[in-house]
Amino acid sequence: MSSLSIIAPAKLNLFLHINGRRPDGYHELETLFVFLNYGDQLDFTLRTDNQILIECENPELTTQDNLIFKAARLLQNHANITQGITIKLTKKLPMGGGVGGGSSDAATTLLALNHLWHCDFSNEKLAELGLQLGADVPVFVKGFAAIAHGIGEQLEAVNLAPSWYLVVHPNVHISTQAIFTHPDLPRSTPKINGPWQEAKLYNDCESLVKKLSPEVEKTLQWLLEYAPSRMTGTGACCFASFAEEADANKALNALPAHWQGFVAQSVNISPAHLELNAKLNLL
Ligand SMILES: C[C@](O)(CO)[C@H](O)COP(=O)(O)OP(=O)(O)OC[C@H]1O[C@@H](n2ccc(N)nc2=O)[C@H](O)[C@@H]1O
Ligand SMILES: Nc1ncnc2c1ncn2[C@@H]1O[C@H](COP(=O)(O)OP(=O)(O)OP(=O)(O)O)[C@@H](O)[C@H]1O
Repeated sequence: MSSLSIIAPAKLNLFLHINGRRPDGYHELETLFVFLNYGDQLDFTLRTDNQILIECENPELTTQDNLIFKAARLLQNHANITQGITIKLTKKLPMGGGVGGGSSDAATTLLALNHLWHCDFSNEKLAELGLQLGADVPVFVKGFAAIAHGIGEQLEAVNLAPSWYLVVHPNVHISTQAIFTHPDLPRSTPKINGPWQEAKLYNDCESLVKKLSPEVEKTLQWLLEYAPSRMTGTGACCFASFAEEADANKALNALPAHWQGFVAQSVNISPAHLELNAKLNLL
């Protein structure tokens, strides 16, 4: 196999509780991750030299700062690989939107290159490597919907009924680091005691982000007219959940022109894993 095309799906944090702060600044949290069947597209082509090249319409994403580059370099060094790779990125996910685009791109890169370069590492090992790139990378590498503990890397699988989501990106960028370092962020939500389905669920970042960004507040107010809604991650994207695809699309069609949105279904298994398995079984 010399090439492979795989999706890098979005995630939503259906709730996000912050339980404390570690001495290194990272936060202890409890969050429910689910995947969406919508995401970036990554096309991998093997190279005979050892270069790692990224092609993308957005020149900002072709540099060595891209998590895709960092993931490929990490694996190449870790497994002493002499081959290189050209990766074409078709960016569909809003950047800095809380849907995990960069982390998902990194995870899909680790999963695809593990096969193309014949590294044969377990997903456990890839997740451990991925954690060096970001707290959200392990869940995309493991590929199952989960409640995360720790800084987001300890994963307990869950099985959720599928739902349709309208995800809206107000055209504002929220820095994850700015939220996690803000003095007003609530950091002392108690750990859930008992079944999570019976707990009061919310996103601890939401009220702070709404205060800092009135556009996020307006987005949530708008979505709440249609369905139960919440912010994902540290924002800025907000989502509303619908039982029927048609209702989600009806709301999307009414979306004010200055915001962007998409409709997608939630899934328990990452579409990246489903695509990879389907392609490998074909060969
Ligand atoms: C907010 C979430 O998206 C929820 O899924 C993640 O926890 C963030 O994951 P991520 O973007 O992969 O995070 P990283 O790239 O590792 O870190 C970005 C910034 O968020 C802070 N951060 C991240 C995760 C965490 N549990 N506590 C933190 O305080 C880090 O200190 C850093 O300043
Ligand atoms: N492949 C990538 N795609 C998008 N952003 C990237 C990528 N690699 C690095 N970045 C940088 O990471 C920043 C955050 O991007 P990302 O889209 O992952 O945020 P996010 O959706 O808020 O993620 P999370 O939910 O994990 O916090 C971007 O502003 C960009 O500078």
